[in-house]
Amino acid sequence: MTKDQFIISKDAQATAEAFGDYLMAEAAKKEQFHVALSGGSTPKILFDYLAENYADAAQWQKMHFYWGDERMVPPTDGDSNYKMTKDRLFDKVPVPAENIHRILGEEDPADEAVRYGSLLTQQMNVVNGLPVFDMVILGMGGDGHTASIFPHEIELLQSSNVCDVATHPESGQIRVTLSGPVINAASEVVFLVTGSGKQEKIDEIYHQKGGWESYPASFIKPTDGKLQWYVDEAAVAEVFK
Ligand SMILES: O=C(O)[C@H](O)[C@@H](O)[C@H](O)[C@H](O)COP(=O)(O)O
Repeated sequence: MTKDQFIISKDAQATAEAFGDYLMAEAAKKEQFHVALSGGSTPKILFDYLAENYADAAQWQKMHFYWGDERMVPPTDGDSNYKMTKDRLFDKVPVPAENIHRILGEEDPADEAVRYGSLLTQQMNVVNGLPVFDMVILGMGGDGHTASIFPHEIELLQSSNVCDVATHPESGQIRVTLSGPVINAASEVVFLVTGSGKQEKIDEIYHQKGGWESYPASFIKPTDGKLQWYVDEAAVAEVFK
């Protein structure tokens, strides 16, 4: 990893705007654009920016939306990554319903992991048995997890599946997640990470020190694709000193 892979903005809003503009510019270049979204709280500011500033963009017609992971709860549940995205973005921009491919949180997790994996291989190009996303957007948890690949299940980085069932280490909440190989097969992976709470982990990952080898985010290295980190100054305060 090198410093030029980091796009650093002054705060979370500026980071969301910089990445939002990049995302829409990349989508404009393709006939179809297959993108996996992250969940949690960080993307909310991105979705608000896109809804406000790209409401009538032509790109929505050709963007296909997936998730890097989902909490296995109904789509109406406050924990649902799909619900968060629908509320903040899809209810405000003209994405065709058929372009939204949610993980069915209300279904049996093991069955859904298989179904979703099969859907992905039908929807996009497949190389060495892996669906190739145009872009996978990831967050990073305070423990160095990404998507729903947590430190205690770090073996999912080498899974032979397209999607796996995962378990949140504290809450025990069941998740479905893209596997490590699928993430690393993407044409581009972008981490969207802001706030001083993530700084220590980014520092350890970048400098390969401390507990970096136990952080799943350390091992996101696209095989042939591009990797960028869209961060704010607080998230990298001590990293490049
Ligand atoms: O379903 C999820 O929770 C996410 O996909 C998860 O991987 C998230 O990106 C990180 O936990 C960071 O979450 P925050 O953005 O809330 O810090």
